[in-house]
Amino acid sequence: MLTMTGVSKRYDTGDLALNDITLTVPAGQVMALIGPSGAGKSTLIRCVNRLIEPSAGKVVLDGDDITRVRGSALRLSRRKIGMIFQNYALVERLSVMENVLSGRLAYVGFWRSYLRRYPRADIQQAFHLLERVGLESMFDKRGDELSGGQKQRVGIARALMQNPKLLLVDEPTASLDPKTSRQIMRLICELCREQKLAAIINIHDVALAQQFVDRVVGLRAGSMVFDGHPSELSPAVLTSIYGEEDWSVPTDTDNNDDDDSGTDKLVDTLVAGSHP
Ligand SMILES: Nc1ncnc2c1ncn2[C@@H]1O[C@H](COP(=O)(O)OP(=O)(O)OP(=O)(O)O)[C@@H](O)[C@H]1O
Repeated sequence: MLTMTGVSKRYDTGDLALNDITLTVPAGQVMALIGPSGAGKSTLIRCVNRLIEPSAGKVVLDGDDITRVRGSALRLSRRKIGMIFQNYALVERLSVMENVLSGRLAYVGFWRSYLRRYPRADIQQAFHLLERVGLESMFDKRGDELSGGQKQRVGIARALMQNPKLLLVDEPTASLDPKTSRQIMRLICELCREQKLAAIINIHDVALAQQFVDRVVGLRAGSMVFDGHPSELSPAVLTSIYGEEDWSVPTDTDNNDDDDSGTDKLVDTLVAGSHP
């Protein structure tokens, strides 16, 4: 479980990027973080793992006060946080298997990892995860031989190799087509529920978030202006987060998923505020 209490961030430039954020994400809950560009979403995610130092407040994960630890204690706390990135952050010249195993780096140490001497149990876990994300037949392909969706599946498996308590997910679908985006969101959410992981997903695609997550937090100018179930995302709420807009006008987003729905349905869902 993750708890943020009174977290604020003021950059050296004087910008107040986060203003007194208090929230708890229980184990197994997938929370989407939405808000306009510059609202503070990336800053919030990076304050959780201290890639950015909060100016005030406290972040506690699984009993560890992350805001107080440093050095090796901070590294131990960070092992509990898996990250999934928009640009996948794979080592392209390494194989799928090696990329997944690199999720154990914080456990096995640099040299063992460099020499690719992973314990047998780690290799078994990596195979199991590759099977779970649907890439078992690609274990020996190079990172640069994969499609965007396949790369993101490797990124997910690598994050899970850490045996994390929390996943921080930064725009996981921003570079993917609509169908692959849905598959990736579905996979992340299913895995979080299966493994009882808390997750924060920074995402711009509100309709996509609404379809898969348990909870949505809306940021505007660094402050939390919404915290609720996806079904509560009414046009009025969207306006409070993003500002004035005619939310009934469909976007031109292409949607070619084969299992159900299309853009119209997503827009209808948003406008009606219902959760499928
Ligand atoms: N390193 C920095 N130094 C100074 N100000 C920063 C820095 N990084 C971000 N900011 C400011 O903090 C605010 C929040 O930025 P942040 O990147 O967290 O927003 P965001 O919601 O993630 O935006 P986007 O959706 O465009 O990625 C913005 O006003 C931004 O200009």
